[in-house]
Amino acid sequence: MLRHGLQVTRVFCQTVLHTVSARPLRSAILRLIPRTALLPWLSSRAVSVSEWPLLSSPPRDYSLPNPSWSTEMRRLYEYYDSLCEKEMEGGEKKPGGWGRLPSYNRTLKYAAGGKCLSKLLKEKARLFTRNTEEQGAAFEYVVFMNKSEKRCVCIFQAGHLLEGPPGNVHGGAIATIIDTSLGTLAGYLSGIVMTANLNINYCSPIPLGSVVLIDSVLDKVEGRKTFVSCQVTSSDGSKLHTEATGNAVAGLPIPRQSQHATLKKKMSNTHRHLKHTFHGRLNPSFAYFKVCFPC
Ligand SMILES: CCCCCCCC(=O)SCCNC(=O)CCNC(=O)[C@H](O)C(C)(C)COP(=O)(O)OP(=O)(O)OC[C@H]1O[C@@H](n2cnc3c(N)ncnc32)[C@H](O)[C@@H]1OP(=O)(O)O
Repeated sequence: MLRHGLQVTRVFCQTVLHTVSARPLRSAILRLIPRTALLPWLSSRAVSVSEWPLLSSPPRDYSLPNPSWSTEMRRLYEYYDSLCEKEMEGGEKKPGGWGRLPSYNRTLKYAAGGKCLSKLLKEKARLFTRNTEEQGAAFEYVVFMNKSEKRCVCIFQAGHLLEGPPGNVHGGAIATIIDTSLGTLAGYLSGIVMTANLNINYCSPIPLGSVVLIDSVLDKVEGRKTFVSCQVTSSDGSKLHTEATGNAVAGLPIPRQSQHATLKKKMSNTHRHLKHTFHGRLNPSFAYFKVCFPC
């Protein structure tokens, strides 16, 4: 019993000192210890409550530059980043029209699609395009959204795990990044969407390791349907690699009246959750862009 107690104390101290990197262990401990129980400890060290995330490892924003990014990828990132709306001194906003969308590897706790998944599966579920920690191995990308132009640009660097024909990117991987870009745009504009239809013309192969631009625009909205299209070009825009059109249907298949109320409650809980936690652990997919990233 005493040994167990000492172990718990040791692990707890390690957690507070941020030396434990295993998130499941930390979250298990944090579930055991009520937050309020730690407040005196925090205040005695002049740590404000706003610094609470100190107890949990910061989430990784996969859309930020990392050492695997090529010079071209960084150049394009910096170009679009310079067009983004930024807070200037005095609280004024530098107008730009663009905003970078952060990207995390976990989906929302309340995503309706997850309701039939086991708890274990939910814990382990990872966004397909962000499911490797090895930087530069698969999908390296960042999406910049332009709300007023109803357009987004995805800068994509294809890693060595995406090979299809020798030396070139697999068609399925191209379809994935296109679906991500079009789905992101449609979701940003229309709320929760599911891709219903995707047509792709592969015009020229994309060399592995190269950087391409996926420029997506809104074509039209018809009721629940959001029609979007994109062109995948070389980073200087001179070569067309792929073009695609897509139709995303907004909303989930219409819920029955009773399910509707539950869904609404879950959604508002999610919004509250996003406001009161640092939202990094949640994947900003679908309608939640608007809550997380008012860019
Ligand atoms: C950050 C990461 C972003 C990632 C984005 C990733 C996006 C994805 O990959 S989504 C996953 C792949 N997609 C799917 O699994 C979707 C599977 N399909 C479905 O769930 C349903 O068919 C769904 C939701 C699309 C439509 O179902 P439902 O809500 O019942 O709509 P339904 O009433 O049949 O049709 C609505 C409208 O869409 C049209 N529609 C439905 N399916 C299609 C289709 N396949 N092609 C064209 N139009 C269609 C219908 O004709 C109808 O049009 P209208 O209103 O003019 O009559």
